[in-house]
Amino acid sequence: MADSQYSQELRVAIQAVVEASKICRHIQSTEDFAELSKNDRSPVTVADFGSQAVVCKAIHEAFPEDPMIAEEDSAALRLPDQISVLNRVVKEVGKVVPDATQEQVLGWIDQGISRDPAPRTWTLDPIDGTKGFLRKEQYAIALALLVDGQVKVAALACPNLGTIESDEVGFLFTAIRGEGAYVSPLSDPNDRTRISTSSSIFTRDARFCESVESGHSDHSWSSEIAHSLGITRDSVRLDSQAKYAVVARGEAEIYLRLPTKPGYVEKIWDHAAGSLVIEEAGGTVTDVHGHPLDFSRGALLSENQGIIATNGPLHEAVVTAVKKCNENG
Ligand SMILES: Nc1ncnc2c1ncn2[C@@H]1O[C@H](COP(=O)(O)O)[C@@H](OP(=O)(O)O)[C@H]1O
Ligand SMILES: [Mg+2]
Ligand SMILES: [Mg+2]
Ligand SMILES: [Mg+2]
Repeated sequence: MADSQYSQELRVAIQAVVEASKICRHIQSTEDFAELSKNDRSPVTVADFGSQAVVCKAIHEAFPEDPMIAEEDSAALRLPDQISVLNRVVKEVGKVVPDATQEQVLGWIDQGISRDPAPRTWTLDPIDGTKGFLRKEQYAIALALLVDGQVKVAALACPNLGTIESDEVGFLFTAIRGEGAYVSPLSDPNDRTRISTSSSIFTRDARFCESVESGHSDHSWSSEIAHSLGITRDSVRLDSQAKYAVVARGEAEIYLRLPTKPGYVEKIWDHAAGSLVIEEAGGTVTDVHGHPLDFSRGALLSENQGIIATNGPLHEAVVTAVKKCNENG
């Protein structure tokens, strides 16, 4: 791996998400997710907590000064009636951190509760696509380093993502700003191959992907946009930032995330890692208005609405189509 300004950060990030993937895979194989429901009624599982604990621990040990903005916190696990879930999290974390105690695990999870903007900060989605994880479909462990509001380093593990050519499942996507995007098998992170977005310039041939969940991205609006671009094939629906990965490695040209309700604000951990991977693969990421994503505001992408990610050459055409369909609708 080239020795760049951020090579140590990337090395630590890779090791952390690979360990987290092991926990997630093991929990998925047991079919017992100990699912809880958060205040916004979204699901969280033993795997989300376990993943956050091991990643926060690794980042905090290597970079003790850096704050971490991660999705989960330990509040639910500290409730007396959730002791069995907490015990399970400790047991699962113990498989990669032997002898981890309850208090340690809770403390590692809560290293991720920072919310303020800082000159240098990490952001983590311990399981992006929890609903995909519960369905045993796609999910991702997404870790990124932000410096002065810009994503500089990304490690995106997609444990259930396959390829068209082989039976292999489980890939790791990495990027350092200015140094390209790479894919490796999750089983061998050092075996890196550079990736690039598709060079297609014809909108009608574009393959586009979107969320499985219609509550996360408006499916009828996206089909209107696809129609206006002359696209005839159906969208590919997959959970999590695996969508960014699929565009980054040239298997689709467009990822649309279209707001389903006014007032929903995207979270930085849902986009930081994926957006750098696409950009370093040659693609473009903006919000639905064509504005760049502003990662400098803390946990929220408060200046942005929705997401348009493309291979690059098609970006302007897609932004124009989204604007037109918005005006008409
Ligand atoms: N109304 C909404 N609009 C857009 N995204 C939403 C949403 N409600 C939840 N989400 C986010 O959608 C993410 C999953 O995205 P996708 O649909 O692409 O798999 C969730 O991440 P988590 O699964 O990490 O909670 C959550 O943050
Ligand atoms: Mg969630
Ligand atoms: Mg998420
Ligand atoms: Mg999550």
